Amino acid sequence: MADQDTRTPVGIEPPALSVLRWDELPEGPAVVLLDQTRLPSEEVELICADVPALVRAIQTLAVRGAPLLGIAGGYGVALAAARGEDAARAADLLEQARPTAVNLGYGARRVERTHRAAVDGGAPADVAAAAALAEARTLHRQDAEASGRMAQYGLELLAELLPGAGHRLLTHCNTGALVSGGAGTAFAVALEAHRRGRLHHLWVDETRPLLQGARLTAYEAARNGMPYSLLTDSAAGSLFAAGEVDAVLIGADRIAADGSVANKVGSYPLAVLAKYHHVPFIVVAPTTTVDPKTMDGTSIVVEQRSASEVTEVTSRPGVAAGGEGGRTVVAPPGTQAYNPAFDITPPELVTAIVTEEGVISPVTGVGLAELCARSSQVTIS
Ligand SMILES: CSC[C@H]1O[C@H](OP(=O)(O)O)[C@H](O)[C@@H]1O
Repeated sequence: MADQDTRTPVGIEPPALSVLRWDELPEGPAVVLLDQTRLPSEEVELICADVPALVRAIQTLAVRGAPLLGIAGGYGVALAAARGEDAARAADLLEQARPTAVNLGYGARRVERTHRAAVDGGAPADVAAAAALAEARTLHRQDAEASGRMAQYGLELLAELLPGAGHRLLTHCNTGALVSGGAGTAFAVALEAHRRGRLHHLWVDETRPLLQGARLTAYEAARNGMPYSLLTDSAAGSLFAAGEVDAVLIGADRIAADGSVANKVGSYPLAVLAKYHHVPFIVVAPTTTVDPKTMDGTSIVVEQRSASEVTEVTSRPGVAAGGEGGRTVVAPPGTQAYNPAFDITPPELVTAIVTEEGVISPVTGVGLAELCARSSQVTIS
């Protein structure tokens, strides 16, 4: 893929990506993933035939992105149930695989509750397992529907906030079909703008250290024939200073009750730049990413990842040190590294939060609670 031009001609819809699916294989049921550690050079499927394999896939970011982690968590519990294993234990293992994206635990717990209700109601094991799988499929479908609605709400918001018809949008990390049951979250808004002839340019932050932007967002933008440029994270400031950014669109991994937003590390600096340069900073996330039990940003657990992800560069970021894929050490042996996977943006730096239930702006806890009250999937306590 490295030397192929993967851009799809304008107006041509690319084939849908099979990012995650349930499959009944001859050797038994499995969760089948598009292995995101191998993109963009290889489109390889990873078969997870049991929960430990799925946990490893989550920890190495073969499957990643908050909404998709929720879907994977749901199918993971259904997989345990189909294998006659302890569904509650499976939900624990899946939720503990990565701590920051609330969706992972949400999806796993939601399917586990369905399974437990069936069992408590006297259903035989196969019927309870079927109920769990049906709930995972419902979660998957609801996320796809949420993605479409967020794209519409987000595009309407851009029309309200930005003059003119050609938007120059900056995005961070990857928030497209690779994190969703549908076209994604923030990226889905940019894609809809493109499809409506309203995307002048998409600025894609490479997103060190795992390069979700360079490897995954550029891959999705090319597949969709979008006008885009890749930039190093440290170049974003000069782009704002040059007046080349009309709005920032990012996803989220957990939104606290006060509107604080946990997202890929590097999001907070973009929020500060956006504030300074009077550019809208827009968060796009389904209501399943809102966590009413987390009161504010100080209560969000930020995943700390290994030093090797910073001290080495590799063709397969996220895979544990010593794994496959060429690895080049770029720091002296024994170098320690600070490697938080996420950072926290306070609500006062967020222009708006776009969800499938609508938009809140300015961002307040009350507005968030009212938005989530419309959702069948989140209960604000
Ligand atoms: C809209 S969810 C995408 C979200 O997930 C990414 O994190 P990771 O790649 O570590 O799973 C990043 O925070 C994105 O904004």
